[in-house]
Amino acid sequence: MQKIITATQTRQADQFTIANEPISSVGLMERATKSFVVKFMEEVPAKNIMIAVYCGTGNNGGDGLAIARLLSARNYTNVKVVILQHSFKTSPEFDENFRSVQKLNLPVHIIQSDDELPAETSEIIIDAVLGSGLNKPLEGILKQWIDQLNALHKKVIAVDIPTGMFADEPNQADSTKFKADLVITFQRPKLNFLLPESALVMKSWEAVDIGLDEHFIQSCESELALIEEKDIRLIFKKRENFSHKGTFGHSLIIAGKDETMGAALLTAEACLNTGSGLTTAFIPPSGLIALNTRLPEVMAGFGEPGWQKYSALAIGPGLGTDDPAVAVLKNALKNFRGPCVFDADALNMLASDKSLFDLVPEQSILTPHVKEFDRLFGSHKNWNHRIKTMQQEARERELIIVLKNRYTIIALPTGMVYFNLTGTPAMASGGMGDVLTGIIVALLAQGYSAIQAAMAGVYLHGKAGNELEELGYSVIRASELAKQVSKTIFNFK
Ligand SMILES: NC(=O)C1=CN([C@@H]2O[C@H](COP(=O)(O)OP(=O)(O)OC[C@H]3O[C@@H](n4cnc5c(N)ncnc54)[C@H](O)[C@@H]3O)[C@@H](O)[C@H]2O)[C@@H](O)CC1
Ligand SMILES: Nc1ncnc2c1ncn2[C@@H]1O[C@H](COP(=O)(O)OP(=O)(O)O)[C@@H](O)[C@H]1O
Ligand SMILES: [K+]
Repeated sequence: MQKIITATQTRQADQFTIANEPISSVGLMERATKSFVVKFMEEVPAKNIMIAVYCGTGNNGGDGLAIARLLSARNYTNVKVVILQHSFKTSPEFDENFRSVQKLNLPVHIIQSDDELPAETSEIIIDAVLGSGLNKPLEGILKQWIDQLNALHKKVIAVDIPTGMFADEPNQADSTKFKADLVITFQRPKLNFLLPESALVMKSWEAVDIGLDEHFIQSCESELALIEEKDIRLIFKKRENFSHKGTFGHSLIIAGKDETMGAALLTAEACLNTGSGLTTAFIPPSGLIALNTRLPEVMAGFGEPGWQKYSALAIGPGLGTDDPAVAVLKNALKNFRGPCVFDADALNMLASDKSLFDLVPEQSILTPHVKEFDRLFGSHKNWNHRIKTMQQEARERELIIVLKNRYTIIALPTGMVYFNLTGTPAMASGGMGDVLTGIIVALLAQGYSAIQAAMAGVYLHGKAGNELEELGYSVIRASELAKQVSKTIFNFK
């Protein structure tokens, strides 16, 4: 688990590192920019390409100057520096790097507030204008310059954070930000990189280690963290020699109606492949042939389930929200006493009847996508706001809320909020959420706690997608992912 820290905490980590290591502030800048350059060289190996490094006059600008010098030392032959001198205040680290750059044979253009931007012929722009020191949205000449640069549609690689983007506070959708193809960021992704609104500003990001004090970072007060593979490895237990189907629990899936039987099949298939000992799917009779043909290992159930037989319940995929579906949900809420995952239409029914929502047992897992989330908890003005809501609801109701997206967010009853980084846009296809539900219920049935099942389930789901993508899938069918998950678990151990 890696804590996500704010821009202010990053500055404190910076200060702590300088105070506790034999390194100066400019030395830390050198270390950071060296890490930047290593990643940059992987992205842009051609050394004769024309590169313009746009620098401000604070430490982000200081980074830019150091990067220009380091690239030149690594034989990039067409590097120039453009300093946007929107303010006359310079940081000492900027000044020191400016002196170093002046000793080299690098073209340096200094643009004053009343100057026009010169024509730009470089293919690559490095954005080192403003970093995490941003204190208000861009305005005036700086905004004009960045608007002009955006209009050039060059390939832009940003240092630490795109100019004009706040790291942790909500960003105004219409404020000017320097659009980046890639952000090479220091130590940790910023919170806002993980939220969908960032797509308006940046296409991708990579975090590089700059050697800030990790003990200090992990001791920072933050309720936000990234899930790491090693956290999930700790959760998984090996299947023991004398284990049998009874060892791995019995999953109950209540899903599907005539038109959406596929949802039940996908949930059940993922559940099987995640290692549930037994799986029973309560489906409408019209789905029986499909179930028996496609998934002979799964048992079908009709009528009233013998609730005590089951170790875990998943309810909702493709279930519909008509009166019989509501009756089924009420019945499950009344009778089932084990761990539960509520997904899809079960969430929609909980949203339309808050008295039902109040019956959801503590430690249950809810897996909404954003629309289902807003139906449950009301509309939200931005994703920062949604995080606050899920944190509060998870705490008050003692639930595990899994808000699905590119970086799925998991809020725990403890108030902690985790971001999962596995997964790929190749997974953006129908039925993918049903598969996640199947994975999670299988983990619950095997005796993993609700927190473990949600975290490991979300991680595995995304990891299976990454593995398939590496095998050459540009788009992944949900059924393909449901098959892959067994291999993902194998690869994982
Ligand atoms: N751990 C760290 O914190 C490290 C930070 N470094 C770099 O330092 C950067 C932060 O540097 P600074 O704190 O000097 O800040 P910036 O370089 O982001 O900004 C410089 C100054 O611009 C002014 N400013 C802010 N918003 C403005 C706006 N909208 N319009 C006009 N002026 C504005 C502020 O007075 C600010 O101090 C990071 O993004 C990173 O690139 C690295 O050099 C090394 C390690
Ligand atoms: N761009 C993406 N990157 C990573 N994962 C994605 C992306 N788009 C969708 N997914 C994943 O696919 C699943 C979609 O769930 P959901 O919207 O409920 O689908 P469905 O209702 O079709 O089953 C979620 O787990 C989500 O995280
Ligand atoms: K920047």
